[in-house]
Amino acid sequence: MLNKIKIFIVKKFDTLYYFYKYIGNKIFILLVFNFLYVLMDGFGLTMFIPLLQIADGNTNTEGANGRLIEYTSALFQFLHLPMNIITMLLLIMLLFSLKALFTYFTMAYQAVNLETFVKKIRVQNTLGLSSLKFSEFVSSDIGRLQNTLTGEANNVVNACRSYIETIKNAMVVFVYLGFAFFMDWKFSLLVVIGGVLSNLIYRFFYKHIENLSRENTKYAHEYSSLVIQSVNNFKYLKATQRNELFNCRMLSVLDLAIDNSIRGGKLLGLTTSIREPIMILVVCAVIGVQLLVFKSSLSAILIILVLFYRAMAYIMSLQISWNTYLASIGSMENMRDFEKYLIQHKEIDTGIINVEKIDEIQLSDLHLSYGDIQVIKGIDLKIVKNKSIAFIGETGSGKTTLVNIIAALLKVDQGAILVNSIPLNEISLQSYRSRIGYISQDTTIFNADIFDNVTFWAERTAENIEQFLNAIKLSSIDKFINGLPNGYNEVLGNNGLNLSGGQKQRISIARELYRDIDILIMDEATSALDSQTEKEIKDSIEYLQGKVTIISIAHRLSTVKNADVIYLLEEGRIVASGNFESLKQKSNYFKNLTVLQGM
Ligand SMILES: Nc1ncnc2c1ncn2[C@@H]1O[C@H](COP(=O)(O)OP(=O)(O)OP(=O)(O)O)[C@@H](O)[C@H]1O
Repeated sequence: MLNKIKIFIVKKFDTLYYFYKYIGNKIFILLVFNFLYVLMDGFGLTMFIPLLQIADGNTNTEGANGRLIEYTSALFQFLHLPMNIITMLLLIMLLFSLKALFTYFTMAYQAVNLETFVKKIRVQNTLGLSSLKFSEFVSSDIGRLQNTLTGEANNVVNACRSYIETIKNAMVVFVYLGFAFFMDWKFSLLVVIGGVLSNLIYRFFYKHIENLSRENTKYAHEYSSLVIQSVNNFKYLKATQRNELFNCRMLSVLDLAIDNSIRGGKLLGLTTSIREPIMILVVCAVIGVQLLVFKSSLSAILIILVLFYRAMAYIMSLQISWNTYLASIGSMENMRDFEKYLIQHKEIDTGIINVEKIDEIQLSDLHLSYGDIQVIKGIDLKIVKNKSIAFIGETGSGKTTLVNIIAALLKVDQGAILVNSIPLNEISLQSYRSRIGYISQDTTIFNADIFDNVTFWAERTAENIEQFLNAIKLSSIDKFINGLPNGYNEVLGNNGLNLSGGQKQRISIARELYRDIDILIMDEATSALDSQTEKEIKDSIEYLQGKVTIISIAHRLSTVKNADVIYLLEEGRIVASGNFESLKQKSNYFKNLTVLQGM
């Protein structure tokens, strides 16, 4: 039984618990402020009854109003104050001034806490995303990631605001019920009946609003994904005039999203507009019951009706705030799922040993599958400090996968990886990766100037500038940069669209050379280069040879001609290895490749 109650509470209040996890006890302080504000409101308004009675000279202590006079005079006696019109007016003013004070505190405290809440969500998601496993990231929905990290966080905070508002409204109703109970139990019963009836009507809308909200979030993800794709593939879409077709796709999702929002808006309009007629209906019914069934006089029930009207108004506000909360429920569910997803697929850094330098990496019998497809099938090799190795092989032979394993982005299913004779899983991934430079197939350019792109926003001290100049010289991009109107202060907007493929790659190389690294991984680093630039890069790599360990994947053979060992991969296996000349002897495939590339 106890367990059942516990499950019930957790289930019913799991949303409150979710907000509590972020806001902590402050959420209860907020609710207490709200309660005080509500209390002052109810108290202040109720005080009008004895005031009117005193003004009227009617101090009859019979019935509900009489009881209230009794309690109020007891209060005045306790305060050692005379009970007259002036003191009553002062008390009412004091109560409403306190209400104003609590209103301010509630709103200010809420603003501070909700902003902190949104910040916490954003920080947690950003950190969660950077700790997401690479293998999970590559198959994730980019639109969902982007939308959840940006717009959805605000929706969740709005949901929290509506949730608190709902609790506040529930408190008001509760307080009014309390006052009503003291004054007239019939009155409190009528309030309850009014509330239940209006709830029955509103329940009908709740399900629709919830579903619309879920769909809204889904469309927002889809739209976000299409926007990202249109930005990333801008050049292709423009050059091929496919942007019209793609825009149609975006528009169709946008239309669905807008349709959905309009339906939501109409429903909200409907629930808001029927609020008053329902209230008036219930109030009229209550007047009818009081006058015709209980035979009360209108003057006797007038003030009760004022209280009743107010209580009903808050019951309606409760429905509206709950509706508004439900309108964000899709975002709430999405955020909670996303948080679980980030935790479930968090990369666990089990290693505790920090590597200061990577001297040697030994791979033994590595195997890796993507689902049922085996991509790496028993790889053995040794990477020795300051040597250069290169992987070549047909497309899909597993070169990038193997390099990603070496960069500790992917975990193998079987086999051992030893770094300086220590198992990789005992080494802190952070320390390992900070020793690695990676130049991927799709070069990485940030929306910043060249200096920041290369140095990763380092301070512009004389020492850093010198290191920067050295890096751009080594990657043969110095002449290009010096020729720009703003030199290295030139901003590279839009993922470097204003740069050539070769220039982007050389900036990427400079970025890695600027860092203090032991291993430089180059995934097809020379694929986008013209012959002149290719030669320059080849010279840079040759310059780097013997200074850092180079692991490259190349389709052009010129850059790997001087590699210490070239590994030829075929369907996830190393089928031949050796230096350029010896591999020519060992492999016909390689020999043909050299002929094709005129080497
Ligand atoms: N995340 C993934 N999920 C499923 N299969 C994948 C994934 N990444 C790669 N593959 C598959 O694994 C195989 C090896 O891919 P990989 O990218 O390592 O090849 P590659 O030799 O680098 O090819 P290329 O020269 O074309 O870049 C391919 O058949 C590819 O389709």
